[in-house]
Amino acid sequence: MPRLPRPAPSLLGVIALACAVTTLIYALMELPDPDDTAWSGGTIRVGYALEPPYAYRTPEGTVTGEAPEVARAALTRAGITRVRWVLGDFNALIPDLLAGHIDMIAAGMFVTPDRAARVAFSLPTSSVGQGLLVRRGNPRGLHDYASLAERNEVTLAVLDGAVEHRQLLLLGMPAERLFPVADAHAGMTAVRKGRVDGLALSGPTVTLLARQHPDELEAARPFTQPVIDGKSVSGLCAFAFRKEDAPLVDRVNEQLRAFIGTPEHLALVQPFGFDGSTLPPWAVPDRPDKPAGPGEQVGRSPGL
Ligand SMILES: CC1=N[C@H](C(=O)O)[C@@H](O)CN1
Repeated sequence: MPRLPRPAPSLLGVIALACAVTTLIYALMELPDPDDTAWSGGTIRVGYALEPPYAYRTPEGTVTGEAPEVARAALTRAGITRVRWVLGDFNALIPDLLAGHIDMIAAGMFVTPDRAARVAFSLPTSSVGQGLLVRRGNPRGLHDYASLAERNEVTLAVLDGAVEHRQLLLLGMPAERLFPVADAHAGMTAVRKGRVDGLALSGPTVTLLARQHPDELEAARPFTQPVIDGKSVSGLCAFAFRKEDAPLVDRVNEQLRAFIGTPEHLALVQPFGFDGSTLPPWAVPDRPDKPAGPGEQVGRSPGL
């Protein structure tokens, strides 16, 4: 019987087969598909910690707060619309990022030299101060961090992994009088129940917690912002990425540069208590020392 000639494989068929085989190999090896990167149309995994007003979940399950909303706006403008929100403890966010469990942190994390040695920060998205949550009436008369080293009777809760812990240690407060908690809510509860005298945390969080429990709690007023080595340690909040993901950082920064400080941005963050006074210095219009380019990524928290 005469043999039929074999049909020549079409070029398209060969390409399709090669793609299918590659996808199968990646799936079998559990390697990330090179086309599924955050900045080329895949899903970006964004880590956050529960700390209103920076980040929290609504009763309906939507992740919101100043940091997720600004992140969402910047990512959407960058063409990255598929976001998976990943909840973590504040202290675990950087390890989770470095371990590849998440691709970005949106938690109001302050830029500090220590952190900047490990991760790549975006342009800062806000600038905030510190605070102290105390029981109503401020029975211990707490008005700063600096004097607490001498006050042997005073104990404070601090968020595990947050800058306030380190600041207080640098200001001489003994570790035995500082009680790390996993999240802001646990710190607030410790103050309410009288287990500690105060919760040292960033200003917006303290203000919100005090507002939510006006009968029991208040934000210490007046409050003197901490100064370490002669420098203010107010916080510049930014998004964090793996250092090797510089193209993603550039892409987000490009959008932040055009967005932060616009009326649209201010309207977006206003419900969370942020406004023109919490803009990062680089975004303040007509500031004489406003940097010309994308460079300003160094925080103002010396040695932290
Ligand atoms: C949102 C936040 N930022 C600071 C930090 O980055 O350590 C701390 O104040 C803890 N909470």
